[in-house]
Amino acid sequence: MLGQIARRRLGLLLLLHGQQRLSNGLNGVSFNQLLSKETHRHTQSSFNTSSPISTMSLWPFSFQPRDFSLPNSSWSPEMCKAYDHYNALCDTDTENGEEKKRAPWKKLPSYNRSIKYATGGIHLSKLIQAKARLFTRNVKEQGATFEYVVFVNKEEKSCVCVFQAGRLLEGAPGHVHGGAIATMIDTVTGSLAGYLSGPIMTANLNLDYRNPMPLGSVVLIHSALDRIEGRKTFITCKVTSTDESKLYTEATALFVSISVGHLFGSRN
Ligand SMILES: CCCCCCCCCCCC(=O)SCCNC(=O)CCNC(=O)[C@H](O)C(C)(C)COP(=O)(O)OP(=O)(O)OC[C@H]1O[C@@H](n2cnc3c(N)ncnc32)[C@H](O)[C@@H]1OP(=O)(O)O
Repeated sequence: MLGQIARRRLGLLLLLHGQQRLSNGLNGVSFNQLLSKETHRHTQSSFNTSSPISTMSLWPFSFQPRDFSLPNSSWSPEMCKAYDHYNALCDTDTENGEEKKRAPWKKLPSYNRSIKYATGGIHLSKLIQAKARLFTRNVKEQGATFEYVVFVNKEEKSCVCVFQAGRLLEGAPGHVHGGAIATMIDTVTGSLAGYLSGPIMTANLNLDYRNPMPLGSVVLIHSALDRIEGRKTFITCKVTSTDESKLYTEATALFVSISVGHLFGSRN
């Protein structure tokens, strides 16, 4: 079975690269435009060609995955403002004299299943944990837990996540649970490491909580590549208020590149 899987070249690398590919067609669109499109999309069939995601020409399956990092009605004005700010920086082709210039920013889409939407991944999904869902996307009620969107800067090898912490993430009364913050840091630094290095797993995560984060806060999670040494990708991270005046958490993370077989108990 493993041999079959390997031959089919299924893997998380494709997953993450697939995420990049799918992020086309969403850039330069404001929050209100997107919310309007998103609302419209949910009133249509899953084959609706007016969806922003329908611009994916290379998508091999007939169904469309839902991107959970698009604006929804639970997003606060602060969340919408931060989203619009970074979305406006994304890589629409802009005229620059006679040349077209690509911006370095790209929005990563976010699905609630990690393997299913990889190229060919539907087969993997049937083989393992058909009911599995990505931890940060497994609560249906919008705004209750993790609302977030990740923007990658390809040139700077960094990313920014806009994160709104919902009411079900309480730890200390009125404040966000440290585990929820760690989850988001793992997710964001892991997304960047995967974007840069392909299939990875978290080997080490160090956190310093500097200030309590009020429940309902909108924060920025800034991550940047520190260095790559062989299979090891080192990422730094800071969580701040949206105006960056307040520091909530600092972190460093180490990700180790893996083969797909690693997820099936094989080290090769
Ligand atoms: C996706 C959906 C989309 C959405 C995006 C969502 C992204 C979410 C990302 C979340 C990812 C996770 O949470 S993953 C879940 C949590 N992580 C895990 O469960 C990982 C469990 N650990 C392992 O499987 C393994 O220990 C590995 C893969 C980390 C490493 O094992 P290995 O492949 O055998 O490699 P190994 O030889 O041990 O180590 C390779 C090099 O790394 C170093 N190294 C290894 N571990 C450590 C460590 N803890 N601290 C320091 N250094 C370490 C070694 O010294 C060595 O350095 P040198 O000698 O070469 O110098």
